[in-house]
Amino acid sequence: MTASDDSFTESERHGLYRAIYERRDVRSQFLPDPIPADVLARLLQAAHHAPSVGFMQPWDFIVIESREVRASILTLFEQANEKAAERFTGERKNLYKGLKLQGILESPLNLCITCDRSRSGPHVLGRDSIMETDLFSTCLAVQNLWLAARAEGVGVGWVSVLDQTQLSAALNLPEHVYPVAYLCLGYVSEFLDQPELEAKGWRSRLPLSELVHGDTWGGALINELLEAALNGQSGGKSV
Ligand SMILES: Cc1cc2c(cc1C)N(C[C@H](O)[C@H](O)[C@H](O)COP(=O)(O)O)c1[nH]c(=O)[nH]c(=O)c1N2
Repeated sequence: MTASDDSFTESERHGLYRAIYERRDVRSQFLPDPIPADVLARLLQAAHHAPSVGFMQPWDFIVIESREVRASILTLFEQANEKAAERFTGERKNLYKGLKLQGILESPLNLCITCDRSRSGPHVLGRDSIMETDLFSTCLAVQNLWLAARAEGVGVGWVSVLDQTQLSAALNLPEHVYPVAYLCLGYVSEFLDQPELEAKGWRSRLPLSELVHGDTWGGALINELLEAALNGQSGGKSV
């Protein structure tokens, strides 16, 4: 391996992987303490430095502090969640109903990250073939913020059990702006060491070795060293 002057140090590398592996979706552990403005500004800067198709930067950030607005979003969640529960039956339905899937009022701050699909005009470099790349770009902004938040000790929870049209109306979004991520943010009592859905028995992490294909879909891996390395990692947490 060649090292350039701007290589990460061992501890910087460790810090980055730590943020990746210890990031959690938070719903139940929020503390009411406000997030200081400088911390929030750093999180928004991290999001704003995400890659984007054609450097489109299609995101906007709606900082929602008003309890009234948050309460109206919680009502939308409750309506959508009731419908969602109906899609399951028996034990699974009971398990679903026992899950906590939002922290809209417990968290001190909500943030909606949107995608302005018309930003920089109709022809965006790199987007003509795959129109959804502006939405993908916005998801990368979400992930940047999520990882930076973990490093700041701030928990983030993504709430998508929401009717998109009603959410857009509640936030007064223009027609061409899509609400990609509705997030709850706040300091936490703890970061769980596994996804809450896994801890509650909803679903487990899949073995990575089953998800890596060789050459084409379903193809066996020819690179035996890679296969051995993948099989040797428990839980994927080797840094
Ligand atoms: C696009 C999208 C949408 C949602 C989520 C995530 C993403 C990426 N997640 C969080 C999700 O359940 C969580 O990421 C996984 O369970 C894995 O857990 P960790 O994020 O690793 O803690 C999520 N969680 C929740 O409680 N309510 C929700 O509506 C959603 N919606």
